Amino acid sequence: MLRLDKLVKTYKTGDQALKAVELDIPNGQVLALIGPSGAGKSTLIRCINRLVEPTSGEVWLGDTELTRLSPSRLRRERRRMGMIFQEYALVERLTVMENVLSGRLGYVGFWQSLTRRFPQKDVDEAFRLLDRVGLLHMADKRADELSGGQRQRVGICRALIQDPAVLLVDEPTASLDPKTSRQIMRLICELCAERGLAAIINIHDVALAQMFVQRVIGLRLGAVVYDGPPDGLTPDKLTEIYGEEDWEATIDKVDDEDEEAEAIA
Ligand SMILES: Nc1ncnc2c1ncn2[C@@H]1O[C@H](COP(=O)(O)OP(=O)(O)OP(=O)(O)O)[C@@H](O)[C@H]1O
Repeated sequence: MLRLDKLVKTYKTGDQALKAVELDIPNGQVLALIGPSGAGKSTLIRCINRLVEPTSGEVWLGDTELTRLSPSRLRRERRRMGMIFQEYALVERLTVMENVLSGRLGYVGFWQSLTRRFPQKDVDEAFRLLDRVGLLHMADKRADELSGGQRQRVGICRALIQDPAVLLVDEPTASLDPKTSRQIMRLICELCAERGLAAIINIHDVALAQMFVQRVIGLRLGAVVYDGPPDGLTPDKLTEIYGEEDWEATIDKVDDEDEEAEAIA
């Protein structure tokens, strides 16, 4: 349902960030996008909702070719793509509730958006989402009073209240400690499963990706060099994606986590 066809991005500087990337992501599939710094992960995510304009190629969301849309149609279609950011991108002086409701700004009229008056059904849904992520009791707190993990939960609610068809997630755990990172990844994956939502998660932590997703895409120098299940990421494959490194430690870490999880279960 999300399809990238020969997607190319060459920046004005001449940097070829994406080289004819082909990708099909069915409804409900959560995939991790991994690769070394500069591989093109952020560019790929941003070319999907055209925060970065692709140089050539096509992006399809269902039956709509996003790469052809006029600015006004694009604004409407962007509502179907929820985005979650590394630095949360909350408005610090607004409350948790106001930040969540800002995910509906694309749906309400101009005057409503200026006065931030939202329909009751939006407010009800915001409460439901905050309850789901364990933040109901914080609805009236200001965003700048929250921890990193709590902020990211608000960011997740803001993306979900858009009622998106796909989630674009850019390094959601890069600013969080390891335990909170696992909680946030688990939450994103559970919510996607509950809602049949597709997601692309740009993530640096390979072990974390392996713990939670069904499919991993490895990017190197703007090209897909791995597309498969997390357990297919052998040391050789990781070397192909990232270059030389001792990968046994990373893979062992995943095995340990699995055993730990089994022991708890
Ligand atoms: N605005 C820009 N102008 C010019 N070149 C850019 C721009 N943004 C990214 N690039 C280049 O495009 C390539 C891919 O960058 P991108 O940020 O997409 O990689 P990434 O995999 O997300 O890296 P990181 O993991 O470090 O965030 C790099 O060579 C980068 O220097």
